[in-house]
Amino acid sequence: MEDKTMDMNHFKLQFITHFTDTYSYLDSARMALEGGCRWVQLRMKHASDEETEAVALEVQKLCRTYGATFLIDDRVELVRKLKADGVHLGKNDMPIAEARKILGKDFLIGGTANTFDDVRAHYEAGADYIGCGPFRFTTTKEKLSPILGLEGYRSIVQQMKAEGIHLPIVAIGGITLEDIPAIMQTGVTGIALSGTILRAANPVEETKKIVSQLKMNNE
Ligand SMILES: Cc1ncc(COP(=O)(O)OP(=O)(O)O)c(N)n1
Ligand SMILES: Cc1ncsc1CCOP(=O)(O)O
Ligand SMILES: [Mg+2]
Repeated sequence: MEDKTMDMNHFKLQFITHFTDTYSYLDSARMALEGGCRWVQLRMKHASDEETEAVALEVQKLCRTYGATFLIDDRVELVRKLKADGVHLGKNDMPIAEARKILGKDFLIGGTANTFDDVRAHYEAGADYIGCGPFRFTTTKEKLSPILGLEGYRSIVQQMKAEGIHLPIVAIGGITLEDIPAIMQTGVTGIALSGTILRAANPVEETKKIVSQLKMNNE
């Protein structure tokens, strides 16, 4: 994450796409970008590689226009082929160390964690950031790990400090605008979300509110 840590806000909000009947993946990403988000993950869970590639090319183009970082969920080969900015990997995906061998050091690799042991393992494997959750129940992902709540983040952040592990931690799972101050106070670096933006009456305005809330928590 070397290049963009200069802008503290760039990696404070990751928007993750999700299938809806209302918006296409591309329109969802566009709304988040228009609202000021600069970190987008294309997550197309039940799509084929071919379908994902076609959408990814469009979302990547849009992200470049906005100077945003573009990640793809799960699909290491596609990330390599398209030269996306990075990939997000969970327990059932390619191991982070293997992905690092394929992608090299110039791609971002995020790893999912539910416990401090997960965080440490990803740190040792060379992850660039952690998606840590779920904060609370969400329907956006099936087969959720145990809910962390605020106490879960406090405990993980505290254990990271104790062991000198410095890695950005992004909270995820059922996060709303109102949750942001308390979540940021636990010491995490940022948040990732989907439903709060996609279910809002006005997703662009909702994103703007989230971005300003995160900026306030910076000051
Ligand atoms: C930022 C972020 N955090 C966690 C996840 C979940 O990844 P994973 O556990 O691999 O589950 P799927 O998203 O693949 O269903 C994520 N995608 N992004
Ligand atoms: C991908 C993922 N991993 C854990 S929760 C989640 C979904 C987050 O989406 P939402 O913000 O809609 O709960
Ligand atoms: Mg995954």
